[in-house]
Amino acid sequence: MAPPQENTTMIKRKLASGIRRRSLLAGVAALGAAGAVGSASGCSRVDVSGATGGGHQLEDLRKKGTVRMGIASEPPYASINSKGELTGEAPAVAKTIFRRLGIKNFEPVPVEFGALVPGLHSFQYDVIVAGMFINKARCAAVLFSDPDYENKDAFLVLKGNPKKIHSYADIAKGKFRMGSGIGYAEIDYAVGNGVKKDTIQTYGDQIAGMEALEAGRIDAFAGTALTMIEALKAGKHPKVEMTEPFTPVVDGKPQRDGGGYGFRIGETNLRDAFNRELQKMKKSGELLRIAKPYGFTEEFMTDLTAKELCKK
Ligand SMILES: CC1=N[C@H](C(=O)O)[C@@H](O)CN1
Repeated sequence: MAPPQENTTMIKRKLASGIRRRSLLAGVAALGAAGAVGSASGCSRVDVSGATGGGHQLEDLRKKGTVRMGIASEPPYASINSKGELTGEAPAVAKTIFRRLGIKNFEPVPVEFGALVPGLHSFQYDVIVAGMFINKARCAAVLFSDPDYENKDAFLVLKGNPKKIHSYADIAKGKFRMGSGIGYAEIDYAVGNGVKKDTIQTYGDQIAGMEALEAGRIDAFAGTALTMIEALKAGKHPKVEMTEPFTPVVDGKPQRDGGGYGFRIGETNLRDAFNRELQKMKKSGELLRIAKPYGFTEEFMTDLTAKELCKK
């Protein structure tokens, strides 16, 4: 009997499995870099074109009806609240968009921040929903949406800021002990300012960072300003305060940081559909309305794009 003619579905399936293989290869490379050194970038040496023919994940997710969201425990971006529910600005925005794309159910998959990229590539979840900054190194392993916010950095320090720390350069100059989260971009900013990487202590989250500060193990804990505001809200670390938010500077260049949603390389259909909805929400002001209850004000809204951030 003659072999059946290839119909459109069969061709689509072939293309899809090719893209899956490429995604997986990208993931393995990402795992190597991020897993080995807990790198802030979490990736390297992968084809960054992203133009691999569209992907099939949007179709698959619509059939399944559920999106699994990779989150790190970091209010106000994404976390699990005391009732065990998924909360935060990033899930609120992502849920709105996915509903409009025809997907109604959501499952959080909490991991450490430094494990977000490897977890995406090992298919533990479908999308990174953690306010992750978009930068050149990460774009080698992750297909980012446009950013939905921009933010400055800040330090948690002991009350009164006894070491007078206001920038990464201050940390380098004073040879102070810095802490940050595992895989945080702030580690690269510190290193870019001359802080020795092996002197930076990494912690699972900002709560652990505050414990380290109060115990005198570090002099400052670096992260986003919004993270620090939220961390202090609980009022459980009375010896800790935050510094004035600042724009990090590396090699004389101010680093404007924008965070977005991370998809697997090759899933351009899904990313583009997500972006289209995000852009509508930016234009209509809906994005700010959704983000406001989580502490994001007008100044956090951004005109940065993933394309430009992927170059930095
Ligand atoms: C929202 C967030 N952004 C930074 C980053 O992307 O590395 C880190 O500060 C971790 N959390």
